[in-house]
Amino acid sequence: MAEKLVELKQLSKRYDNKTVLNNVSFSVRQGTIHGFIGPNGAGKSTTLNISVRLVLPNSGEEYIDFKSVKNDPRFNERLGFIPAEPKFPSLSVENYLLDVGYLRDIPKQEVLRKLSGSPLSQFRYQNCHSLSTDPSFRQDLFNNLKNIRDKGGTILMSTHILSDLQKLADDITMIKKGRIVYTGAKTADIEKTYEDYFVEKDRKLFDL
Ligand SMILES: Nc1ncnc2c1ncn2[C@@H]1O[C@H](COP(=O)(O)OP(=O)(O)OP(=O)(O)O)[C@@H](O)[C@H]1O
Repeated sequence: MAEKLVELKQLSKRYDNKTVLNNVSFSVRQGTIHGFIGPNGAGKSTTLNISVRLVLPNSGEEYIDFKSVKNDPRFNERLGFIPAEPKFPSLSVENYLLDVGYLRDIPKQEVLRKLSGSPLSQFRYQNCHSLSTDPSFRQDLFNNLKNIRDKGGTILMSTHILSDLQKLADDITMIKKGRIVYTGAKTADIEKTYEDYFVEKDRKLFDL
């Protein structure tokens, strides 16, 4: 069993009087794809934003490699973060990567060299918004995630789509109304676990 690389411990977040995360705890093992799933408004983005410190929690801690990120200002040098909605939708993929490279002091030629050798190069002139909805990009993205995992990288992936996680994930965490309801291996009966928490079984279709 791989070591836990990222550990989120008892994260809570409130906006005004509304608690949106309630003691959220789970860990992500090194060299795995970890799926994070739950319905709209469950708290996935808030958790991921806290994990990269774009949002600060009211309480709780994050550890990377057993080190608290609060005490490690350089913790994000080993992280990449892809938000669900592109932050600069009208930029081309190439220009977006050049801008991000600039912020990280990566020379332009180095960015272009890496881009031309990557499967992303076929999308380089598309804008980020069209890319996020392109089905062939989606398949390429999934293949890339698997490659990254197979080379020892670690991925925490938030989604609403269980079938994507059934194909990709090693472990799964489920969140409902700001609380973790399941965290652990992607077992053979994971669909049933998901349905138990998220599908309203007694809703009557014709009960008008
Ligand atoms: N800045 C904010 N101010 C007030 N409420 C917020 C803020 N950000 C998020 N929320 C609320 O926190 C709750 C969790 O939102 P969050 O975006 O984390 O859920 P989510 O699971 O990512 O949803 P989705 O799948 O729709 O993106 C929601 O009720 C949302 O309205």
